[in-house]
Amino acid sequence: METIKIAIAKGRLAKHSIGLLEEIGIDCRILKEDSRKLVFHLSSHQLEVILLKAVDVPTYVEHGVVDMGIVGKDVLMEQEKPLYEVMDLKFGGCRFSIAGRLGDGLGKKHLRVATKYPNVARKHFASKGQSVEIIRQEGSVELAPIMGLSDIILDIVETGKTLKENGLVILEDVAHLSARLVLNKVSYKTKKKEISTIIEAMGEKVN
Ligand SMILES: Nc1ncnc2c1ncn2[C@@H]1O[C@H](COP(=O)(O)OP(=O)(O)OP(=O)(O)O)[C@@H](O)[C@H]1O
Ligand SMILES: O=P(O)(O)OC[C@H]1O[C@H](OP(=O)(O)OP(=O)(O)O)[C@H](O)[C@@H]1O
Repeated sequence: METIKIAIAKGRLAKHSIGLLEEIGIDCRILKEDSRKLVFHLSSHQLEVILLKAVDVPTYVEHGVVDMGIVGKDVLMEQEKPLYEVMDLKFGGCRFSIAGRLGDGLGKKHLRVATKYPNVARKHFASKGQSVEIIRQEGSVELAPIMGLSDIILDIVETGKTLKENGLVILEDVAHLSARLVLNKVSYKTKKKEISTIIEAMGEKVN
C-alpha cells in the first residue's frame, strides 16, 4: 500500500474535514491535539495529513506534494488550478454574493468592486458585459462600500450577519459554495487503488 498524502485547510473547514476522515475509520486523535504541528503521519492507515492555509491547498495538490486536498469551492474558483475536483463534501456551505448599501443598485456605468476574489469578480462582471474596477482586499471587505472605497463587494455570505450588522444588502447571488475533495492528476493514475478506496468511503458518508 502506498502512503496517501492529504492537505486539509486550517480554519473553518478543519473540524469538518477531520470529522470526515474519522467517519471513514481513520483515527485522527493526534490531529485534534492542541499543537503547532503541521504534518501528521497516521501510519496505521498509510496516510499523511498536512494542515495549511486554505488558499495554499490547491498549490500543494497541483505540484503533487500531496495527492489530495479538501478546500472550499471559492478558493478553487479563484485559482482555477488544473486539479480533479471529484466530490462535493457538502459542508462549509456558503455563497458568493454581491452586496452593497441599501438603495444603491448595480446600475452604475462603471462599478468599483471590493473583494478578496478578484478573478471571480472579473469573470462574473465580464460575463454580463459590465465595466468594473476591482479593488483587492484581504479581509473586512464589508468596510469598503461603507467607507466609500467601493460601490459594491463580492464576498462570501453564510448567515448574512456580517452584511446586516454593517448595513449592507445582497444585490445578487453569484454561486453556491461548499468544501470539495480535489486530486492531483498524476496521483490519480499512479495511486488509483488507494485513492479510489478513500473516495468511495467518503462518498458513502457524504451522500
Ligand atoms: N462565513 C464564511 N466566511 C468565509 N469562509 C467560509 C464561511 N463559511 C464557510 N466558509 C468556507 O471556509 C473557507 C475559509 O475558511 P478559513 O477560516 O480558513 O477562512 P479564510 O478567511 O480563508 O482564512 P484566513 O482567515 O486565514 O485568511 C472558505 O474557503 C469557504 O469555503
Ligand atoms: O454571512 P456571515 O455568516 O456573517 O459570514 C460572512 C463573513 O465571514 C467571512 O469573513 P471572515 O470571518 O473570514 O473575516 P474576514 O473579513 O477577515 O475575511 C466573509 O468574508 C464575511 O465577511
